[in-house]
Amino acid sequence: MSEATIAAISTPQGTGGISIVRMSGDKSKEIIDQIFRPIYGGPIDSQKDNRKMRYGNIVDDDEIIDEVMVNFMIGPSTYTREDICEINCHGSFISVKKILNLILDKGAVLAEPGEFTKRAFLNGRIDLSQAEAVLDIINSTNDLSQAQGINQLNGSLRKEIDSIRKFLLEALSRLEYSINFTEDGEDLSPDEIISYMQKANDKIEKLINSSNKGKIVKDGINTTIIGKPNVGKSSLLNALLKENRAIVTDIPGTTRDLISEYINLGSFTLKINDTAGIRDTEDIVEKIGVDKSIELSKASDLIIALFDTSRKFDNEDKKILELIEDKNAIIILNKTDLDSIFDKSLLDVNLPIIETSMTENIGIDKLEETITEIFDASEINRESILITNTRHERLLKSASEKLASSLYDIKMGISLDAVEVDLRGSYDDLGLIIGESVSDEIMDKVFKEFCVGK
Ligand SMILES: Nc1nc2c(c(=O)[nH]1)N(C=O)[C@@H](CNc1ccc(C(=O)N[C@@H](CCC(=O)O)C(=O)O)cc1)CN2
Ligand SMILES: Nc1nc2c(ncn2[C@@H]2O[C@H](COP(=O)(O)OP(=O)(O)OP(=O)(O)O)[C@@H](O)[C@H]2O)c(=O)[nH]1
Ligand SMILES: [K+]
Repeated sequence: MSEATIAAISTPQGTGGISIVRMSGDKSKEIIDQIFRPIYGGPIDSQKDNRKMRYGNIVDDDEIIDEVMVNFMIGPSTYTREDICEINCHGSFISVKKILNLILDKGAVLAEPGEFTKRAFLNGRIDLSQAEAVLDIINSTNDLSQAQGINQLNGSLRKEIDSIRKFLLEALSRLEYSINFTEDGEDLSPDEIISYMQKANDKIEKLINSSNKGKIVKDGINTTIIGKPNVGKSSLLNALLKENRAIVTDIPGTTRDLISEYINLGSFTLKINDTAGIRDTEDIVEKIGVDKSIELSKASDLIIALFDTSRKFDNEDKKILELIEDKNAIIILNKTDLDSIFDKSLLDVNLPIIETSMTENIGIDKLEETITEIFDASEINRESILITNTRHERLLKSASEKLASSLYDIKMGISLDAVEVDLRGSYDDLGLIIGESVSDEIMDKVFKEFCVGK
């Protein structure tokens, strides 16, 4: 029995120029024939009209619902590998709703979140890492996260995982030969097996190590602005936001206990953790003050530390300096428009120092440049494969542990059966990344993060 024909609105909710209602499944053709009345030419011809836009009206009996363009695509050369029909209607919330309801009346069922992409995966057009890449692209908020998504959609991660699994398979087949065809593993050439395992291990470690950079790309550079009261922290945040405020989609599944401001800087997103929740109550702010920021800054990728040059370097400034001296931090000397009584020679640390005046808008450009330079230099780029997905990271770590244990066992001459079990476990963990033998439960979890219509 074939799958139900699904339908959904694939464009954002709300008003726009054009919206797309999409169907996928065997009944697509039959349904579109019932509701589409072409203005020129005859009914849609599956072969002749394949992947061509046709112009006409969507009708309910004789009532015209909307004027549209229809694109019918015959499977299996489609996004889902099934017959697909896309109706491009006016971008009115009402038009879209009416057309969708009409399609549902004719026998389609409402698609679940991500179901089009899920079908593309289940029908073998893309692997699970590529399906996840589609979600990453949709949710991307900066140049690099979008580019990483595109690379992954084009199979960059898949190829890397395949190449690692090839090494593991070489090791496994030699091991199994020894177990099955020789007595007590005689003829076993452990050096050769170990070398394959080592090669796999190196590649896995490299991927795991990329996940910090991956997080910076995907979630933004976790940034804390720190400084004693009244140095100009809010003024700095406002200055940065003015030009660069990022549009951030609401990513499902992530709980945010902190309010964050997102700022686009060059290819990156700066995620500035905001203590907005506690900002209202002035006396609490006083009490928490620098200590709160210190706590925040511990988990930061970048600290921007502000000092007020119109006041003396004091104990609180000292505390901040101590906190940042061994961190990825930038020092800002603010209020340079006022007379300075600040002893700069006390700033005896090897960190970039930028002089600013927030009120005169001086130095903000320099700060933005410095941040971009720091992260450009850290090998975060479009070409390298970065792990941006926590599911992938967990599986790589699990594969790595099993591989380490099998490496230990084979070097110690412990039972080959135990080596084999761990080696196979490692191989299977990597398979789950690309969706091999993946359970329904995991699949549901992956696709529930999608929006309807994707
Ligand atoms: N209108 C529209 N725009 C869209 C999509 C879509 O489904 N509809 N996409 C997605 O939501 C993305 C494009 N991705 C796509 C990926 C594969 C195929 C596809 O038909 N692949 C076939 C045919 C390849 C060919 O022969 O040209 C295949 O791989 O066999 C189409 C779109 C973004 N823009
Ligand atoms: N002259 C001068 N005043 C500034 C400058 N930057 C900020 N100020 C002023 O300093 C005062 C405090 O600025 P804020 O940005 O609120 O400082 P803050 O660090 O967020 O202060 P708290 O919320 O108390 O921690 C405001 O009156 C600003 O207008 C500057 O570069 N020059
Ligand atoms: K403030």
